[in-house]
Amino acid sequence: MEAKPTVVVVPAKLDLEKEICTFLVQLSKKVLSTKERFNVAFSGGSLPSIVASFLADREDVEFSKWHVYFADERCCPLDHPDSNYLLVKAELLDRVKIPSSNVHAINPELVNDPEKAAADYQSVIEKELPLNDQGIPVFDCILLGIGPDGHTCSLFPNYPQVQETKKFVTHILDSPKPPPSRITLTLPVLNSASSVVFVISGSGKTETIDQIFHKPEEKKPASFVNPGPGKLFWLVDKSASAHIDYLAKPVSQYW
Ligand SMILES: O=C(O)[C@H](O)[C@@H](O)[C@H](O)[C@H](O)COP(=O)(O)O
Repeated sequence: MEAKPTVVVVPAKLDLEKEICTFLVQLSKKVLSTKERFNVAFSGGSLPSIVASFLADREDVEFSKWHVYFADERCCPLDHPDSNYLLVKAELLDRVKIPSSNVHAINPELVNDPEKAAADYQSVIEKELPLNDQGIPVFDCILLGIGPDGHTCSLFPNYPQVQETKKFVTHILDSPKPPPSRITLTLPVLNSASSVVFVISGSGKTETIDQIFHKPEEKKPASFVNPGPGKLFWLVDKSASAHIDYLAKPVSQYW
């Protein structure tokens, strides 16, 4: 991978939950010391539960100024068990005071037309987020997981969505991970964020991490996420870290 990420390895999943909490508490304070809002995007899978575990109990976070977005979303009603919104709601939104108007979910009326749903979500992020000098929306933080095949968001290996250079949000109709219809942020947006954090737990991710860091020929989508120096973080627990342990430095050096 081109990026020089900050790699933090912690002993166990519990420590990962504590570290991502500390990271977000600090980052949100820093952002809110100069701006009116903290714009953060969540992906699905195991991430929301890891992120919310300690964060939801923190009383020193200005959640009223958080704006929550979805790095990818399954095209289904918002109360469907597949919905990433529902997952983030259950893990975090139901437990902290983020105004509902600050939660930017997919338009539930468009879930049967993923292309339109993606275009609509693009217009949401273009309206809500600051744009950089290339007109690309800039998130303060994007929280990502990886799949065993090296996908991140809903950018799957060898799928055309990985090549997208113009759209900020695109759709997929044949995702290899069910459900098949989804929308996803694209690499231009991931790579324009002020910070991107991969939060990874478990031995099932060890080989995938090796491919992402050391085998560019594998072209794993997560290996193309590179927002630039100082902006990419990998928080990994010991069981997932075999191939990047050597990159890790003590946590206290970062936050
Ligand atoms: O909606 C989704 O399917 C996710 O956003 C997806 O990209 C997820 O983050 C990874 O597949 C990792 O999932 P796990 O953390 O559950 O392995």
